[in-house]
Amino acid sequence: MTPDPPALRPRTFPDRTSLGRAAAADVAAELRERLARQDRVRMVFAAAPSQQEMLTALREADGIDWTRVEAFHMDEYLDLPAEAPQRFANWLRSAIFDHLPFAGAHLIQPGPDPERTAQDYAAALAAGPIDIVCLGIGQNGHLAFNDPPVADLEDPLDVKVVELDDVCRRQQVDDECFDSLDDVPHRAITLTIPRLLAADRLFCVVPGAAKRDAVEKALTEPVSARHPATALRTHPDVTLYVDADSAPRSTAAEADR
Ligand SMILES: O=C(O)[C@H](O)[C@@H](O)[C@H](O)[C@H](O)COP(=O)(O)O
Repeated sequence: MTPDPPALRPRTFPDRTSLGRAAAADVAAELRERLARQDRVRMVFAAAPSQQEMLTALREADGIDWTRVEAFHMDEYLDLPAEAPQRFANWLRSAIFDHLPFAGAHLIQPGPDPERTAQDYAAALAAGPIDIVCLGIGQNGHLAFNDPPVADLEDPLDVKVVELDDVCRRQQVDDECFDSLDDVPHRAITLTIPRLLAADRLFCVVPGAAKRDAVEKALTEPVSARHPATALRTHPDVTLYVDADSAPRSTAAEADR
């Protein structure tokens, strides 16, 4: 008897550019298909360097009526000035939101009461189903800002305020988003894992050698908050895009193209 294929099977590409292009082609195809049968598509974007090539290619995709696409993002720092380029809303505006005529780009704009901001964003998300999530995986295995080991795979909340762990904060320095660890905020607002996994379809884009260990664990460790990305294996429709650098050694030989 043939064993069941793994629930989360990586598609492997030679480099991050070909990975980004392939992921964007798949996201674009999904958007076209949904827009042919739905009035609106609602999607969530990650704001992260790992997503850059995919977003750049998606901006060029043909035949998508962006005026019927509503965009959300999955997390935002607290305690940064509104104009800080590191704010995810600002990063996404320059990477994609300002380039396309979205029906609406719903930005997380933290006010004086972050709990209230989280509740308001949860309400905006809940106005309809989420069709598509484009996300990455952190070096520490996080999804959005759900860091191990406190991430709650059965979180009753949709959006919440979290403390960021030091591995997560260090990743932001390694990614050259901040000059030093002291500059990285300690708090953020994030969509929870159940909220992310409530989407119909997830595209998980994870290039780079720094992610090889996180990808390997996502595929092989028991599903638990110790490595939140393992939760992707509980969803029926996630595609994981890796490159030669992030591919687990066991799968690198199965390159897609
Ligand atoms: O992007 C976000 O909105 C999330 O906070 C985060 O989950 C991110 O997708 C990963 O940490 C990958 O990030 P890098 O691209 O920086 O490696």
